[in-house]
Amino acid sequence: MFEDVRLVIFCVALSDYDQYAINGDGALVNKMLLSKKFFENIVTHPTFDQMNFLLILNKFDLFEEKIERVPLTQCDWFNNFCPVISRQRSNININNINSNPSLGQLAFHYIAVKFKRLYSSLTDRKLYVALVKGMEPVSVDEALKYSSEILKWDEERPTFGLSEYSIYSTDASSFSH
Ligand SMILES: Nc1nc2c(ncn2[C@@H]2O[C@H](COP(=O)(O)OP(=O)(O)OP(=O)(O)O)[C@@H](O)[C@H]2O)c(=O)[nH]1
Repeated sequence: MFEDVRLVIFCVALSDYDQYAINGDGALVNKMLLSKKFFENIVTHPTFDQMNFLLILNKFDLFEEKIERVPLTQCDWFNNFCPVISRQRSNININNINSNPSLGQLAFHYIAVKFKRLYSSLTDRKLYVALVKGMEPVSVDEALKYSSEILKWDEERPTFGLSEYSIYSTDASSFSH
């Protein structure tokens, strides 16, 4: 815990949805559910009150490969994931999320919205989300660039008269890819 922190970067491995770990009570728990619980604790902690949060959804490369074999519904939190898939699917480029998304991209979007809704229900604020492949430096750099942008927007915010501008709204549409 430091003074002068204006942004918390919270990192979750997407590929954890079918993994298990032992919790504090010695029980076997899904790792994504453990991350969710930890996320809830951190975002509601008084230290981070009114702070910006950037959620990094990491290990997208492993996730995209895994989701072709293991259904996302393995994790109870994602039990209503029911994507509509185009026949001409593409796994080539993580930037084409709106044109012809792969199953992994659709699932990433679904998970991001799950976290965004959870966050806004707990804080009444907007969660920023970035998609990352930790083994690709460019992907990590882009997420860090996004975090700088968030801080810049925050500095400029008072200039614009706040809520009239959709960029600052609490909807589920702010992603960095
Ligand atoms: N393929 C892949 N590997 C990654 C990625 N990010 C981190 N790793 C690797 O994952 C391993 C575990 O690293 P971390 O996730 O940082 O460590 P951890 O939280 O202790 O480990 P996990 O419980 O496995 O997540 C290391 O070998 C990293 O190099 C990623 O986006 N893709």
